[in-house]
Amino acid sequence: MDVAAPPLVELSAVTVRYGKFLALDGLSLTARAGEIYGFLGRNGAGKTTTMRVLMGVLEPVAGEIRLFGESMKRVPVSIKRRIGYVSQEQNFYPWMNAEQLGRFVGAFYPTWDEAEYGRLLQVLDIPPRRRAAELSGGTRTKLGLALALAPRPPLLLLDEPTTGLDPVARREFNDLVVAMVAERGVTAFFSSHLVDDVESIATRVGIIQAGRMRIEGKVGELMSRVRRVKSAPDFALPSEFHRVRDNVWEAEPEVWAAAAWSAETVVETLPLEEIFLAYARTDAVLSSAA
Ligand SMILES: Nc1ncnc2c1ncn2[C@@H]1O[C@H](COP(=O)(O)OP(=O)(O)OP(=O)(O)O)[C@@H](O)[C@H]1O
Repeated sequence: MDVAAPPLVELSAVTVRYGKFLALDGLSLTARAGEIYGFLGRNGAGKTTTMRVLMGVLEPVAGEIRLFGESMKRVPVSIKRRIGYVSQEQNFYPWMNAEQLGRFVGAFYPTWDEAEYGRLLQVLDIPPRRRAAELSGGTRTKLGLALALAPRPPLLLLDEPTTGLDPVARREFNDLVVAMVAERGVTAFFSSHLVDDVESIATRVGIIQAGRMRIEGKVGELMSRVRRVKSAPDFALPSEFHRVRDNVWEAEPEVWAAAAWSAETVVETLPLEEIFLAYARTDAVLSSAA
């Protein structure tokens, strides 16, 4: 991934409330052009709320949204037209089949590509003449992806799309997203709590917990910043290290490299799953250790 690629999706200190409940608490994130950004968080962390902000359904009470380099308070329809969105649940008119849905949805998009839609139905193995009500949940999700991609959007927002898919459909779905990014330079921003999915296709990852970004970077960067330190029970590290929880600590790679460890101390790198668990658990210790 070219580090110089321009940011396409940027949130700075975005705050969203549902009544008194703080759903996004000063959330910041950056996804650059051409990235597959894996937005990881457990149930209730704020992933769908973030998607709603990016789709203009919600206006934050504070913070800044920048999409395609433009700053906005709330995402307007003109920008939404440049976004392909697949939500957790597909709400199609149940009596329409995929062909009819294509004509219906296509009418809203000047950039709709009918030939591409036909190709996507084939690639994703979606029957064109079966009513949406008769399709399985997984096929409906794949249909949602075909409808989202046919207008050839530069940005794809996928809200936990693969949760209900079987392993084959999940692979088809993920492969298509990867192909769209590689072949067309699409940027994909997808939320998930499935660490495997994120690890296998994301070029960068952000972990959200309780409406805040806890850590963001390439998977390899996260692994070089977050490690487990096994030592005496009362062991504490200097202030350049930040305790994530228990014996999991975060620091810049240079800080890890420069540290001198006692003979009984064991420092381990962690798989993404463990890094996610360390940040995502609500009782995480988030202050730096003295
Ligand atoms: N309309 C609403 N009114 C009040 N609270 C809400 C509303 N929608 C979401 N919430 C709360 O906001 C928090 C974030 O919800 P959100 O749906 O964004 O989480 P999520 O990360 O997408 O979770 P999941 O993985 O379960 O879909 C949750 O605590 C949720 O209960």
